[in-house]
Amino acid sequence: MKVASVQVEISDDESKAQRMHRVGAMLDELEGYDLIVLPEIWATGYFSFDRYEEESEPIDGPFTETFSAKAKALGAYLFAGSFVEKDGENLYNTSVLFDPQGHRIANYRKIHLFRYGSDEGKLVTRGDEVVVVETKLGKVGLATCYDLRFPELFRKQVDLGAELLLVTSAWPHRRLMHWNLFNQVRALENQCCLISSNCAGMTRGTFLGGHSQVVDPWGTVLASGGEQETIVKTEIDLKQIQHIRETFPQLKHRILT
Ligand SMILES: O=C(O)CCC(=O)C(=O)O
Repeated sequence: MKVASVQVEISDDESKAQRMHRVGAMLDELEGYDLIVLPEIWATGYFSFDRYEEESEPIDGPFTETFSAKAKALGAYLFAGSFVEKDGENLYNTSVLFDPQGHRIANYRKIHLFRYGSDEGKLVTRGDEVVVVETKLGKVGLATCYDLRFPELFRKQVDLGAELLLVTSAWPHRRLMHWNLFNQVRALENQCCLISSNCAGMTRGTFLGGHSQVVDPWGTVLASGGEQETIVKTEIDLKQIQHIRETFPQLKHRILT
């Protein structure tokens, strides 16, 4: 199964429309891929909190329409990352997954909002639903950035059957070591494949970490981006998950469930 993680550079001189257009063109080179993953609030820019209200959209707005059409055109599962969703009076950090026919098959509202040097906790309402969705590729769990620090979220996803963990992020470079560790450990401890997409570039005084990655259920990093905008491409074998779970049945040996 061919997978790609699109590591988008965020700069302050690019508008949402420009970035959506540019990233749309990057996706056009991914014909033949089965699953494509994008980062967190990449169109507005995660750290552009002053733009959240004005650039927020309903769940069936232009952002999801654009990437539903893109998934259909590519014939791929597309985890379009997150955007600022408006529902009533509330804003959410909402990520969306489309199937190869362009249907939105899941949306996940970030549960653990980031409050350290970030206005997210003041502006955004937290989600309250753990999301795992059945796909032709396997059962997929969705998570967003700071969620990576909370192992219980991923364990709940595994309890719901997750085999493939998708993580959309805007993780700063200054905590890159944590990012790298969490990517490997969440895959390893849950015996899942994990695909993350992080933003790159310098925005609002924060240098974003890049290093989007694909990690197998043994904890091996199969592919990783560097610090620049790039597309991380590799292949994964979901049969390996069942094999590892059967031959090294750590998940069956849990006592404190
Ligand atoms: O946990 C971290 O260090 C970064 C989290 C973050 O940037 C986010 O949740 O957007």
